[in-house]
Amino acid sequence: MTAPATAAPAAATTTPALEIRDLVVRYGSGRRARQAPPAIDRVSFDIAPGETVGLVGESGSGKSTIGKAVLGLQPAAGGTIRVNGTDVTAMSLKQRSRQVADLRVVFQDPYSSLNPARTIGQTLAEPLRLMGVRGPEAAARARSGLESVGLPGDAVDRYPAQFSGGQRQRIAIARALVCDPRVVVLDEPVSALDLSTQAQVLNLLADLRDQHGLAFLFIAHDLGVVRFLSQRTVVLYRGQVMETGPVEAVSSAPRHPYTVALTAAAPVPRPAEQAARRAAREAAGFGTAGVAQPSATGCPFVPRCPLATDVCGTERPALRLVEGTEAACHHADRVPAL
Ligand SMILES: Nc1ncnc2c1ncn2[C@@H]1O[C@H](COP(=O)(O)OP(=O)(O)OP(=O)(O)O)[C@@H](O)[C@H]1O
Repeated sequence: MTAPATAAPAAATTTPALEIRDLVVRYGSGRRARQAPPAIDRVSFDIAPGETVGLVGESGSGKSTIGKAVLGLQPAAGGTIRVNGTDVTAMSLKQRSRQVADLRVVFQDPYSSLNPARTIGQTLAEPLRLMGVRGPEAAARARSGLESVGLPGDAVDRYPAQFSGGQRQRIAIARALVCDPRVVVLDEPVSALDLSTQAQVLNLLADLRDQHGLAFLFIAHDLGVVRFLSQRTVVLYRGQVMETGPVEAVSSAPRHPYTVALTAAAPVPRPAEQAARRAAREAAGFGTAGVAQPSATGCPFVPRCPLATDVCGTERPALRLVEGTEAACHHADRVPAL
């Protein structure tokens, strides 16, 4: 897969399309839930207009939880979320969808995300209705939304069952874009599609982003897919950011042992490269699935972390490599040499 032309991210002074600061998310309630490590633990990053940030990490690292918190599906226990400068942290899902038409989502499964009993026109009209757009204007916007994703406008009269998986995902993208949002959360939007359809949908997303200056929070398992669409990557592990940076740098020359392991765990078709990656993964102290193995000394989650010995050994990794900083450690107060 070759990388598409990417939109130039806006200058650093522009208000971020999405700004996440020190986000904390917990599941459950009561004392036990409060004492457990949060699912998301002080995560911060921005997405500029026209930029795609890929959120990667192994299963359970917290990618979807960040998406849910941004959308208002899961409340934040701490920190702030701003969309186009508006603080949405305390807004309910309903408030968010009414007041922040700027924010939309495309889910993984185009088979379950579209209501089979509704025509495509009704499906596209729903978010417009919440914004107060009805009648002929809503109908015209639904048709042009379908055309913008390469489907005929008269598809408005048909039902989801009459479309293939790739076409359904195009409809889901049209539904997200019909309100003219600034930020779109893409939660594994191509992982349910076959390879050639994946490429078509990724190309479509890249074109739409570049035409409309959209900001994408792109949640994905597949690092190749992330590389294709994203300008920057945020690497998550156990709810914390391990490393951030330009996608090429993080993919080709990862600095954090966890990113090395995650990259090395991705399957490649060339046996020699696969073997080299396996060696790198093992040298970094990780197991076959890219998951850290507990080690007898130092941090159990980042076994080769140079900061870990003697000072860490706790439940969370010690070394965090975040853009703009050298080495930040959440145990910094306990590491005099930092
Ligand atoms: N509804 C829930 N109730 C309790 N815990 C949850 C719930 N949803 C997720 N979690 C926990 O929160 C953590 C992060 O889960 P999340 O689904 O965000 O990870 P993920 O990186 O998106 O994983 P995957 O790639 O498998 O979808 C995990 O420990 C998970 O068990």
